[in-house]
Amino acid sequence: MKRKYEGETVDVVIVGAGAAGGVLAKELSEAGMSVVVLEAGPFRDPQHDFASDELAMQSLGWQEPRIVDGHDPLQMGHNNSGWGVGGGTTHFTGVFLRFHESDFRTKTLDGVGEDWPIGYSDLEPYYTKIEKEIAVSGPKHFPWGEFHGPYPYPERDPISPNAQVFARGCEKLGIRWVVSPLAILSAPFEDRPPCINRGFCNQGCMPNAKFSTLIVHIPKAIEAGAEVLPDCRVTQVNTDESGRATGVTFVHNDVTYEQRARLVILSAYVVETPRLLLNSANSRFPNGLANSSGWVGKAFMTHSSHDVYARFEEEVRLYKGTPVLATTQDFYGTSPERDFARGYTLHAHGVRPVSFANGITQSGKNGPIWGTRLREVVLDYNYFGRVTLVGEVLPNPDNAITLSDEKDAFGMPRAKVTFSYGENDNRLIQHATGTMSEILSAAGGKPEFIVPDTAHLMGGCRMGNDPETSVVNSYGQTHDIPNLFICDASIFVTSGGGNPTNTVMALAARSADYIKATMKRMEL
Ligand SMILES: Cc1cc2nc3c(=O)[nH]c(=O)nc-3n(C[C@H](O)[C@H](O)[C@H](O)COP(=O)(O)OP(=O)(O)OC[C@H]3O[C@@H](n4cnc5c(N)ncnc54)[C@H](O)[C@@H]3O)c2cc1C
Repeated sequence: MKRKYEGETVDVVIVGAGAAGGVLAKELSEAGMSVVVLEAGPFRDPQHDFASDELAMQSLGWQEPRIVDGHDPLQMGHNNSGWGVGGGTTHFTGVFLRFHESDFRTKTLDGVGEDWPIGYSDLEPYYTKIEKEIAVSGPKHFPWGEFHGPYPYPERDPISPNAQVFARGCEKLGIRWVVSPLAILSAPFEDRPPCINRGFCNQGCMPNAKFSTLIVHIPKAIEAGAEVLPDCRVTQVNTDESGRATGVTFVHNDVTYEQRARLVILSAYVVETPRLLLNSANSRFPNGLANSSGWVGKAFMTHSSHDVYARFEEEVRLYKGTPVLATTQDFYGTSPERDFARGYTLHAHGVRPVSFANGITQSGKNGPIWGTRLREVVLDYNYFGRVTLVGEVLPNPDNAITLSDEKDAFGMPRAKVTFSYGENDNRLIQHATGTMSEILSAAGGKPEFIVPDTAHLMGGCRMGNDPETSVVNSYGQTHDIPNLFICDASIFVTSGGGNPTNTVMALAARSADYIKATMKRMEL
């Protein structure tokens, strides 16, 4: 393999070219640092490698087996982890929300979860920067949280039939709704066209109307001199006798290489980052790197993401247009009128036929729906409308990423992902699915199916001020190894009640500023 920095010690090596890795690569290389990005998956060309094909594009997700466990084992794969340059942003839905101030202080405000060591105001300039950088489209006025708009680009228009159904139901019930803020263009930007409503956002956007770091941040990083190496699986973070990180070991086409670096940043997402840290244990760090607290892998979270389907007299055609185009946060955060802490976001959420059928099979109260009954339902696909939940799940240290006894092709122990909902999480789901059914009924539909599902992963290497109960500080710098950083969704402390990627990227931009300001002081 041809390598620009073969045998050299670079300033920074970044593991994972996803949402966070892309931002860091751009920011640090534009600041003049020598940067190498190692990405396990391929470097795709949207026009050649994306297809309007639900099944084929499952390959955009991380498909290697993980062992799942717990009372509510997670379904891994396309639905929660990216694989390839761009990471999860190549096939994410593009909903682009900010967290609210209350998300950072759940313990103080509600007596649940844990407070973050930072607040909304620390991230505010970075949210603004990222939203401008990718021209987020959104409503003129966003009613919830601290940011009320305007967004850099106008809201998407027209909205899909399913979003119209959602709007109608919300209005009948007095629930506020808006056109969703999206990382999808509503007008031309840089060399990218506006969205033409093909609706294949989760299969990779061929025309480049939807943002991903594959098409926005990574090309800018390469232009600034970064080396991005695809198909390179990092298997180990290396340290020296003084306990500092020296670089990483990686495998490309069955050959093992080393990349030395002054600073190592892990941006490999919620399962693979803890897995790498645990797999890098050595005699100096027998419990894994950055794990003196024992918190590596612990308290990872997902969002509860149940779908409610209702049948309508008229056609809705859930495949039409961008999947999410209408949203409410009227149930965000804690309300004294409800029997659970924290809250949720609801989206009108389109779906393509294969996912529709797959979901419906799992929705039966008396076991899976199959055979003739499934066939009847699928024949009526065009008549269904759908609302999807993004529900806050409270952190629980028993929900953990650990190493299993099974090994993968690289000789690394496979990750074991143990997850169970808590009492509060289940109450929230109960309330939310009730609200979703009411919205669909008010719109004239007959709710027929509730499909249990989850979305997004967060936590597992949480940030905090106390090295005994957290893995990194608020900049992602590990408490134990000053030149080892973690910058991805794994540093979340709580999950919030909305989609997380704006926060992932804002945190990465904040870490990049810190690294730029302190690299010299860190004597790296
Ligand atoms: C179907 C789907 C829909 C989504 N929709 C939304 C949405 O609408 N809004 C929203 O806010 N969020 C959404 N998300 C979540 C979003 O994708 C994630 O929050 C985000 O991508 C996380 O960023 P990250 O940088 O932490 O990790 P990723 O973007 O997942 O990047 C991690 C990268 O690291 C690489 N990697 C892992 N291990 C190694 C290794 N050992 N060596 C080298 N490379 C490695 C992976 O291949 C991957 O490319 C969605 C996710 C999915 C899957």
